[in-house]
Amino acid sequence: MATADIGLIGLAVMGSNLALNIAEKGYTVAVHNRSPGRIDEFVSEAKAQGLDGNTIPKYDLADFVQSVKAPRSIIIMVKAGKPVDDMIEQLLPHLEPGDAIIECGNSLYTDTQRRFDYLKPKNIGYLGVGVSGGEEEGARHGPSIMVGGSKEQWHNAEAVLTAIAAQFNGESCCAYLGEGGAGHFVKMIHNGIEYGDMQMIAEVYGVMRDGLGMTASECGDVFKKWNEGPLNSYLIEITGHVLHAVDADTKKPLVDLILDKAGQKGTGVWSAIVAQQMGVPATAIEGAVAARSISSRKAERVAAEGIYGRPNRVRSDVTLDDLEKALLAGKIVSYAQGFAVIAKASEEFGWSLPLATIAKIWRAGCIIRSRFLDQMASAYSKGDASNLLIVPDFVAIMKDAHPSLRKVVAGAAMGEFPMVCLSAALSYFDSYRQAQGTANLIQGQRDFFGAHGFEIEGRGGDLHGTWPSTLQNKAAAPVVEE
Ligand SMILES: NC(=O)C1=CN([C@@H]2O[C@H](COP(=O)(O)OP(=O)(O)OC[C@H]3O[C@@H](n4cnc5c(N)ncnc54)[C@H](OP(=O)(O)O)[C@@H]3O)[C@@H](O)[C@H]2O)C=CC1
Ligand SMILES: O=C(CO)[C@H](O)[C@H](O)COP(=O)(O)O
Repeated sequence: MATADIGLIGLAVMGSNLALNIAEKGYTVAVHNRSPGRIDEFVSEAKAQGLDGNTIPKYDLADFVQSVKAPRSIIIMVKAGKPVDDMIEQLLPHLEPGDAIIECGNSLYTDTQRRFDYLKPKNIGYLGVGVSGGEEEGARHGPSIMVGGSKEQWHNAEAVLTAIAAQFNGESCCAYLGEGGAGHFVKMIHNGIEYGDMQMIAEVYGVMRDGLGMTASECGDVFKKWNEGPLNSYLIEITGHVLHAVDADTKKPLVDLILDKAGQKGTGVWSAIVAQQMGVPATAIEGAVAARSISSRKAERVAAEGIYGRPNRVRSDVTLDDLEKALLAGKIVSYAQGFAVIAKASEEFGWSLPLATIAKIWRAGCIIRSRFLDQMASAYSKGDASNLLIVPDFVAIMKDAHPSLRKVVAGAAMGEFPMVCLSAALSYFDSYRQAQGTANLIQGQRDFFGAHGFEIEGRGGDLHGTWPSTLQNKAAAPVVEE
């Protein structure tokens, strides 16, 4: 007999915690996993947490589907990529028109759009849902949930998804954002912004450690203090904890033992590619992705240091106040870029993405949750904001903070500290806020070699220059060996 309010397949960390969260909110959840061992583990955990009464473990997929009330809402939380397609194919013979698959992994939004288009003619709803917040605090106790896809079937699952999401001032951090791949697009950019936040924090930590000569624990104290100010956020808070952690074997700061090679699973790269494809500069995300890639090339870096010598890290004259303000300014630029990418995608794909709602559902539950997002939500709620950098509240913060960002980036350049992300943010700001740039010269060059045309104010566009036809440098002069 069908008694479950919702079904969930995929009982690894995220799926099992989401299922427990659903059960705790009073809904009955049927669960299934490819390997039966994980179902056994889930059963024990649900029992230990006193939630077994609201869970229905099913070892057979057909039984699992039959145990969910129609029209069915079936969450799949498996590894992104081919496993999702495989799972859809396995589920299809058991589903009925009107049922919905709710895919909650970190899927590429174009895959989600493709799956949505594939299932629509079969009258099977498809929701591509971004879930952020990590396994324990997020999935188990309230993630931020970014929903996209079939609106009709969203209403069938709305009560459950709204109930399990994080709350901010009594508002659920779950919202329907748009058709097709909209939810996964927004989650992808969330992760891109997450990359930028993390990289900028790491760059500032580099100055503290190597420029100010601070120990890990001293750095941790600073992040703890910053978490009480305008930078208050989950990532600043956990940075403090990471820096204070001590290795049990050696009693040394754990962070000093961790290899400086960052992993990445793809969402940052996808964000940077999409931004470039849409012609929206997202230099902070691009910088953060590039910095992770450089970090992973440890052997090459070791060899290069052998050639150039150790960086001459002169003691920095930046203050901790400068570093705090630099982080704040970099963060504003990074969020301005991320939201500009979302705004452009909304226009390009006809999604009508609600920017204020997105800022609101990121205020709690997700990895980039912060006090700052509440300010952003208010700014976007007041109306159209084409770029956060020209929203009055943020203009005031930037005016106060950009001199510190400048000082930190300049000091980093002279002190031989890499600052891929913060310097990218500063350059973007300096490019964006200048009325007169230097692309006039690029247009002249383009017209010279390719007759691509240029514009002169008052004279219109597609104009051409009269350029010399004979050049000395027709070909690079050959190198003559003596
Ligand atoms: N971990 C995190 O903090 C976050 C993860 N996510 C995303 O959530 C999703 C789940 O993440 P996570 O819980 O870490 O689990 P994993 O990404 O490690 O995936 C493991 C799960 O996928 C199942 N699976 C793998 N291949 C197949 C297949 N071909 N057919 C059926 N099932 C398959 C596994 O089943 P089996 O037990 O049989 O191997 C297991 O249940 C991913 O897309 C991830 O990117 C999103 C936000 C945060
Ligand atoms: O989605 C997430 C958080 O929002 C996941 O934790 C994701 O794995 C983070 O990305 P990466 O592994 O590339 O750092």
